[in-house]
Amino acid sequence: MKVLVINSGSSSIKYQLLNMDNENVLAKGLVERIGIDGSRIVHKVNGEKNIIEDNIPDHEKGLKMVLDLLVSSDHGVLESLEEIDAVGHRVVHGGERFASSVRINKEVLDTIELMSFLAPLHNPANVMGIKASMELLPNAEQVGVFDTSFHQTMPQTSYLYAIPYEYYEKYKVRRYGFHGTSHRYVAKRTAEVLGKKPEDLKIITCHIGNGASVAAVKNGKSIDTSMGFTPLEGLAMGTRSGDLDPAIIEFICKEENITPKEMLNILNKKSGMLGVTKKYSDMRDIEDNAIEGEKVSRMAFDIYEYRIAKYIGAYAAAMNGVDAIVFTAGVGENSPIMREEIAERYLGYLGVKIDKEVNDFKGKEKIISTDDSKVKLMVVPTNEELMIARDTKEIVENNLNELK
Ligand SMILES: Nc1ncnc2c1ncn2[C@@H]1O[C@H](COP(=O)(O)OP(=O)(O)O)[C@@H](O)[C@H]1O
Ligand SMILES: CC(=O)OP(=O)(O)O
Ligand SMILES: [Mg+2]
Repeated sequence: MKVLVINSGSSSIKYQLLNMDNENVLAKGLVERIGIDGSRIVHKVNGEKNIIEDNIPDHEKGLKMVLDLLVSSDHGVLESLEEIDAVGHRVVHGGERFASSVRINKEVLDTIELMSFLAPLHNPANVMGIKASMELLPNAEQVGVFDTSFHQTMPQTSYLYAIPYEYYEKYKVRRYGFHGTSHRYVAKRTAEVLGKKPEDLKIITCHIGNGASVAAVKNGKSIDTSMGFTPLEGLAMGTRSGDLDPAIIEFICKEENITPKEMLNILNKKSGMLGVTKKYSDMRDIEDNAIEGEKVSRMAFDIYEYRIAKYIGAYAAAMNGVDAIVFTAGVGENSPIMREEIAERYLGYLGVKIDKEVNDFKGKEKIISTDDSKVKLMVVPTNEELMIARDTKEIVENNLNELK
């Protein structure tokens, strides 16, 4: 079975075509800068990279170009698009309606569209991707895999905010949590690497990239996570503030004469690392400049790692213990310094000991703690696309509407 995985962002589409008979990746790539100058596709087949620069005004055009590439004579891997049996879509916000992956029909699509007000940066792009794919691949099955699903196991103690209960009853204001597909994959892989059953483990997964969140996974289930009602809460991120005193919003609105909507846009797009440094949102820039001694970058780096350490401490308490702490995503997989500083500065009291020599690598799956460390410290590169493809295959093969 051939499955195309689509992860539509606000200005990008990440894609992977997999042969699910052996989980081989046939082609993968990224459409970036959709709707702005310099739009292009980076398309990879057999490790060979092809860059196609073109005007890509919207997601439909982007997806159409990807499909053309998949059957093209020079970079193609398919004879015909009819070979694609199913398309798996990443959907960021599934609210309380979707506790697992689901076959997409008109009703499901309408519900995802209704959920857009909860994830304005992400859901509208996901909807665009689904619509374009339904139109361009009418014979393929469409499946939605939600960032929120894995966290639907959280108890009320974790997901209720201490605000009037009627806001939950009336408007479903609660913690949802995101990056669930990644936390689920990483926790499952951690148990496999450690040769244990997920039911016997307390794991803290740190998905730290541009968007970033930490999750507490106890006995294979998410029991708490740092993102909340929207992907704005929790860690300090590339451009997102993470936790802050809500009173700041009204204060700044009054002082700067701006609306709450404008303020939220600032908290989502102009805060975090970008806000603190005034210039960089990418941790590579911040890390390089911090190493060279630039004070503001050193401070931003410290804030990013301190917030992660605080959540690790909180979740060790939430689970009354921890067996493994795992790093993943852009920063977690590729920044040995970030991992080393978090371990050395903040995790000693838990009996965590990092092996600095072993830790000196990027992008691999490895245990990075010493043999006598009380808690395993690990790096597990995430693979959201593989999880999406597996769910898609399961739903289509077994003719299910929803995974249980
Ligand atoms: N070598 C590296 N050192 C530090 N940070 C890195 C490195 N490589 C990538 N990153 C960080 O990873 C981030 C992207 O992570 P990713 O998980 O792809 O984020 P997202 O999916 O939220 O866009 C980049 O913004 C960059 O800051
Ligand atoms: C939910 C979320 O923050 O996703 P991303 O990290 O892809 O922005
Ligand atoms: Mg991501």
